[in-house]
Amino acid sequence: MSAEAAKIMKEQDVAETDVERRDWDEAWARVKKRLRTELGDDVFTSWFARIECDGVAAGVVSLSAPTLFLKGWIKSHYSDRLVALWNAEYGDVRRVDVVKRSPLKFPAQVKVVHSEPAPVQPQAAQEDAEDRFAGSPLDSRLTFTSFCEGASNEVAFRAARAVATAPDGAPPLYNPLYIHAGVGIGKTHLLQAIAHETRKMHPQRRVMYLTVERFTFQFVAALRDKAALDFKEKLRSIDILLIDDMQFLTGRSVQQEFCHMLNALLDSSKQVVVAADRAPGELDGIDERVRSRLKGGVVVGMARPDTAMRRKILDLRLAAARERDPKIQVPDNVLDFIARMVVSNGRDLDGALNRLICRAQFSDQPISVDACELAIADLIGDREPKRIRIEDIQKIVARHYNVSRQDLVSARRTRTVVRPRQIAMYLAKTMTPRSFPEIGKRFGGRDHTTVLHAVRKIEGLVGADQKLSDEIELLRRLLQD
Ligand SMILES: Nc1ncnc2c1ncn2[C@@H]1O[C@H](COP(=O)(O)OP(=O)(O)OP(=O)(O)O)[C@@H](O)[C@H]1O
Repeated sequence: MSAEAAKIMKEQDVAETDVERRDWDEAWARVKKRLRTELGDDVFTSWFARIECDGVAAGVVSLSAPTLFLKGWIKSHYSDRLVALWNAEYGDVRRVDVVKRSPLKFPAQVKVVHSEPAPVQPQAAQEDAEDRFAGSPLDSRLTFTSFCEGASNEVAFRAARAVATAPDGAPPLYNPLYIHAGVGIGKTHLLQAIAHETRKMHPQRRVMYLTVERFTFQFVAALRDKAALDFKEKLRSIDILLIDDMQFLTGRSVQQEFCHMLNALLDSSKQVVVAADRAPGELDGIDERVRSRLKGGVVVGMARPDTAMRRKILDLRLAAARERDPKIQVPDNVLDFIARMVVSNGRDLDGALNRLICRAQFSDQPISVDACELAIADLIGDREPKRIRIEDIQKIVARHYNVSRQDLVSARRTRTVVRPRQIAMYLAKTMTPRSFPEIGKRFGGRDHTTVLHAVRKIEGLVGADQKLSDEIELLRRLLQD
């Protein structure tokens, strides 16, 4: 190859590289814009403002973060979303890698534009400028208004409210307030609701929401940067400290520091609220002094929400979604179905509803119970088929149609009773091994031909009436629950 040809090819390579770089740069700008819209300004700024894109090669996007904490957080919380957004904005992306940026590493654009590296602030100085001892980010949706109160959480809910609305100058009533519950039951929601409410009611109070993970990171970073005193001072100046995920507190020196901080705050009548997935006595590997200080406050547990409360949570979430997009529709029987079947926790409920909302946005057809079951199959979990009794059928059908069980077995022939009775007979025939005469006997001693007629009637209607078919499907599932 002539020197001239080699020169032209090299220039082309450089030009192509520049074009590629511009492409992924622009894609990254679009991905960030979408993230900002999805997450809101606060959350976006906390996590993504300092993330940079270093390039895309062979389907792998390389991002860099200024700290190990940010790197870990982005990887564990946003990997899947980033891959999806990059695919939408750029295409053919298999993976998004996040590495910790070296303090001397320059953003890609700087490398291209300057032949001499421009001076960069040391990492510690950059972080100082952004208050590196700030708390964990708050989600503006997690307020008391969006939290459902019920028998399983009312003590925790009321105590949390009392903390947020306590009058100025009054000594804390519950200190520390320790809230414990299983995964996804609403601990983080309550802690963040306290933070939002306090900021609204008492803007002068310094309130900080801090996960134990972030506490640990900040403590270790402060030691490394010889800023441990600043760190302690910052935490001790807080009026209300909300600590989440207490069960993750590990390491002797971190626990010691935590214990000093806890003592200092409690001794000066500052409010501390702690959340964990277990009671203080069950926190393994936690310094006995920390444990006993936590036990000495007010300990409240929250249990799983019951079906009615799960339904209430779904209603709240749907109402919020419909405020953003009034076209979204999820039929009542589908919401009933989710409330009955997704029993694990609030997070799975949210997940189930989000999937349906996403479908509802792209389809004009209201979703059926069947389609819903398919969409959320992984959230339902496996169940053994249950042995169904005719009494159970009568109970569930009566409740669903708002008649009494007595009505179903009575001689009454009003329309409001006849159709539910026929449905109950149909379910008895298709869901139990009972014969027509046996079913007739359980329905007030009716003749077997009456049962036969009812079963045929419903069979005929189900094919033509989608609403009835959905109702029957729902009843079946309620019975199998
Ligand atoms: N009672 C409730 N009312 C409204 N939403 C709820 C309720 N309980 C849980 N949620 C919702 O369920 C989801 C999970 O709740 P949250 O993150 O607070 O759980 P958690 O107990 O902190 O779980 P983890 O132990 O995994 O951190 C959130 O979206 C939350 O809003």
